[in-house]
Amino acid sequence: MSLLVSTRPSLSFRLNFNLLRRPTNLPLSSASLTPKPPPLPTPPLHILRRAPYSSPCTPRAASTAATAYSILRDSGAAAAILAGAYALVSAFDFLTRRNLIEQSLSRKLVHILSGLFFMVSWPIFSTTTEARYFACLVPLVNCLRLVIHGLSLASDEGLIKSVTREGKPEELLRGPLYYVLILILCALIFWRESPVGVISLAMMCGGDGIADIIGRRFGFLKIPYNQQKSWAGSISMFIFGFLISIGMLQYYSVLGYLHLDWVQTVQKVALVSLVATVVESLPTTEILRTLASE
Ligand SMILES: Nc1ccn([C@@H]2O[C@H](COP(=O)(O)OP(=O)(O)OP(=O)(O)O)[C@@H](O)[C@H]2O)c(=O)n1
Ligand SMILES: C/C(=C\CO)CCC[C@H](C)CCC[C@H](C)CCCC(C)C
Repeated sequence: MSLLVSTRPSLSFRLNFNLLRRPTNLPLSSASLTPKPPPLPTPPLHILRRAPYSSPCTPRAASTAATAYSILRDSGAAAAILAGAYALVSAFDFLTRRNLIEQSLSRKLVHILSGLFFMVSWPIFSTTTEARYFACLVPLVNCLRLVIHGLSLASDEGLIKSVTREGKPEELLRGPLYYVLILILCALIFWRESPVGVISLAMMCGGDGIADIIGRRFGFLKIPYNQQKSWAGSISMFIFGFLISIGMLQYYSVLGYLHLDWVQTVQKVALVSLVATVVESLPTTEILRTLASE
């Protein structure tokens, strides 16, 4: 005997009751007297069988629903990350205003954390091709914010205090603006599909940021060709840039976005970290200043 148990109109399961039944071919009294009852028939392997699925949706309706879901998910993710970016800058503004950390440290911590958190947040977005455009809205809104305040069209002391070196609005149009533009480019071009964007951002945010923090504190021994940079800063850039890149690649591999040969990856990331460290240590500002004055 089988019974149809229906939970939802579209899903139904056939429950086979053979297993639960006691043998009925014997009267109760004789069953108790008979030493050995006949063996039960072999139980079927599947007691729960799924009835054929019949969707009430047409393929077109299902695809519209999926698109609507992706748009909703991507807009929600962009809004949440935008709020996170605002909260991060506000938190560092709070810390600098209370003199709990120096302005230069605040700026570098925002530099390290905002890009890395932004990159870590990418898996929240859907798998559609448009997802990266939604993600780019976050640095784009911050880019507009930097331009508006950098040109002094509006004033935001908190933003200026937490991301500039000397507290001048026009500083927003240099380091911070280039930074968000690079975030936009990496998200648009490489997104979650290429290790190039992941490594570039890990070096720019993590490596370069840590070089400053360590170099300012322990950079007594300067690099021969650049008296502004130190061995301590450059060595930390190499080590942390390498470790953060590997960590981020591992994160994207575990989530299934990247499939890497780790021996080759470690070698290549070490080489990229070395090249980035050497480039960062060059006296580019001095060279550009000399060229501009000629
Ligand atoms: N390899 C490095 C890099 C930085 N620093 C220290 O960090 C400071 C800031 O260097 P830099 O990264 O060039 O940052 P900023 O000049 O603040 O400007 P930006 O972050 O916009 O590049 C330097 O003066 C230096 O004390 C260092 O010792 N060694
Ligand atoms: C100080 C900075 C660079 C100079 O070296 C960094 C400026 C950061 C921007 C003002 C804010 C950028 C926010 C990111 C686009 C998103 C961060 C999201 C995350 C979840 C916190």
